[in-house]
Amino acid sequence: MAELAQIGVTGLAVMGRNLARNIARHGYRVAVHNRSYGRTESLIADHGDEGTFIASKETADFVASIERPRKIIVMVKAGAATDAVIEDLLPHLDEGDIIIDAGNAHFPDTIRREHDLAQKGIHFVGMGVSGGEEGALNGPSIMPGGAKESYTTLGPILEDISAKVDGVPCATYVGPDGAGHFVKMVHNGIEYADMQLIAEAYDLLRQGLGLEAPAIGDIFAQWNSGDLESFLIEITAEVLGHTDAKTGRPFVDIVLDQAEQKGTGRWTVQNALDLGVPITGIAEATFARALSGSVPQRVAAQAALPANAGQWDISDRDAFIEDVRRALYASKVVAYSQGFDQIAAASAEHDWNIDRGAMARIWRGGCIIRAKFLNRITEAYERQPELPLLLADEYFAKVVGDGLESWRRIVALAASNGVPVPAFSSSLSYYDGVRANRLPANLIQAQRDFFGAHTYHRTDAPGVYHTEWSGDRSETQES
Ligand SMILES: NC(=O)C1=CN([C@@H]2O[C@H](COP(=O)(O)OP(=O)(O)OC[C@H]3O[C@@H](n4cnc5c(N)ncnc54)[C@H](OP(=O)(O)O)[C@@H]3O)[C@@H](O)[C@H]2O)C=CC1
Ligand SMILES: O=C(CO)[C@H](O)[C@H](O)COP(=O)(O)O
Repeated sequence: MAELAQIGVTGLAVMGRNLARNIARHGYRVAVHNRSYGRTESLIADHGDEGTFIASKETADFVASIERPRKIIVMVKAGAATDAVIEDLLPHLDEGDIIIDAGNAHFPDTIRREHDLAQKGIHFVGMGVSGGEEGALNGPSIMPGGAKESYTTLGPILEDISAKVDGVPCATYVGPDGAGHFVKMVHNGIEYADMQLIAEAYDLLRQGLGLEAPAIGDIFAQWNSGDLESFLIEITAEVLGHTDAKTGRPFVDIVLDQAEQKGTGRWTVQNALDLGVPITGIAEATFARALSGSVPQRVAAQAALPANAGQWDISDRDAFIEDVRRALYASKVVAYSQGFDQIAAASAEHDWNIDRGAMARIWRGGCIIRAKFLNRITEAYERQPELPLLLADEYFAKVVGDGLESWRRIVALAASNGVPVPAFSSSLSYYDGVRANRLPANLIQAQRDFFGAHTYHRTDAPGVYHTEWSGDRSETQES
C-alpha cells in the first residue's frame, strides 16, 4: 500500500496550488483536493513531477489519504466557502486532527470556528499567509494561531516552507484562537497604508515635477537602495517602468484610477474603532480607495468644485525629490507604529500575549510588506518589549525627527497646490497630536459637559466634576 500523505491541502486556486507545490518541493508527501476536480487535475498535470502528490476527487478519499493526526490546510475564499469546506471535511475527521485555515479569514470567524471545533475534538489553526502567488511557492511569511500544541506538530513544516531571512524562518506561533488571522489582518492594513503612501509620493513627483511614469520608476529604483528598501518600492519601480503593449504608453497611464479591496483593510479599521486605537494612516488609505471608487461623487465634484490652488514652482528638483522621500519614510514609520499599537491593544483585550518583535521578524521576508526597516522594528522591541509607541523608540524618533522639516514642506506644498495626500498629512497630524503637550480635547470635554452633563476631570485636582451650565454655573464634584 502507498504511503499516506503527511499533510493535505484543499483549495487549489493560485495560493493553495503553490503552497502545495512548495510543501511537496520540501520533500513532504502532500494530499491535494479541490471542490472542482479540474484544478486538482491541472496541478498534477503541470507539476506532478515536483514531489509526491496524492490527488483525490472525493473529500472522503482525500481525508483517508492523510496520516493521523491529520493536518489539512484549507486555502479557499474567506467566509462562507471556508465554513462549507469545514462542514464537508468534518464527517471524515477523527479526534486530534488539525484543520488549518490559511485564507484571509476575519478573526472573529476564526475565534468562533476554533471554539466550535474544539468541542468536537478537532484542532483549528487560523493561519495568516502572505506573499501572494510567488511567496506561496517560494516561501511566504506565515502567521499561525490556535492552540500552542498544534504548533508543536505543524511548526517544523511551516518553518521549512516559509521564507528565510539571515537563516531565520518567517514563521512563528502568534497566539491563541484568532491571533494569527488578526496579525495577518493588521499586516494587510499596513499594506494598504504603505501602498497609499507610495501612490501619494508618485502623484507628487508626477504633478510637482511633471515627470512621466518611467522617470518616476527610476527614482523609486534609487530609493530602493536606501532606508526605503522594500518589496513594495521594488515592484513600484517595475510597474512604473512597464509599457502597455497595446498603446505603447506607460502601463499605469492606462489603468483606471479606482482602487478595489477584498476587505482586510476595512476590517482593520473597523477593529481599530472598536479598540479605540488611532490608526489614521491605515484608515485614510482605506478611505482613499473608497474615494477613488466613488464615481458619481467624483463626477459631481469635478464639475462643481474649484481648485483655487497655486502653480507648482520647484526650483530645486533634487531637494524636492529628497523631501518626498523623507516624508514617505516618516509617514511609513507612523503607519507601522499605529499597526503595532493595534496589535498590542488586541493582544491585551483577547489575552493573546503577542510578541510584536517576533511579528516584525516574520514580516522581514516572504510577505508583501517585507522591508529592510523591519529589522529596526525587531531591534526596537528587543530593546524594550513593552515599548508604548514605536515612534518613540530612539532609532525611529531620530529618523522621523530628521525628516520632519521635509515632511512639513511636502504636506504644505501639496495643500497649496491642491494635491490630495491624505496618508502623508494624517500621519503628520498624528505625529503632532501624539507628541503635543496639550491637545484641544479639554474643550471637547467642556462641551460634552455643557450639553450632556458628561462630566470632566480637572488639571489641578483628582476627581470627576460637573458644572451646572443651565443654572448658576457652580461646580459639583461627582466622585
Ligand atoms: N491571492 C493572494 O494573493 C492571496 C490570497 N490569500 C487568501 O487565500 C485564499 C485563497 O486565495 P486564492 O488562491 O486567491 O483563491 P480565491 O480566493 O479566488 O478562492 C478560490 C478557491 O476557493 C474555492 N471555493 C470557493 N467557494 C467554495 C466553496 N463554497 N466550497 C469549496 N471551495 C470553494 C475554489 O474552488 P473551485 O475551484 O471549486 O471554485 C478555489 O479553490 C483566500 O482566502 C485569499 O483571501 C491570502 C494571501 C494572498
Ligand atoms: O492578503 C493579500 C496580500 O497580503 C492579498 O493579496 C489581498 O487580496 C490583498 O488585499 P486587497 O485585495 O484588499 O487589496
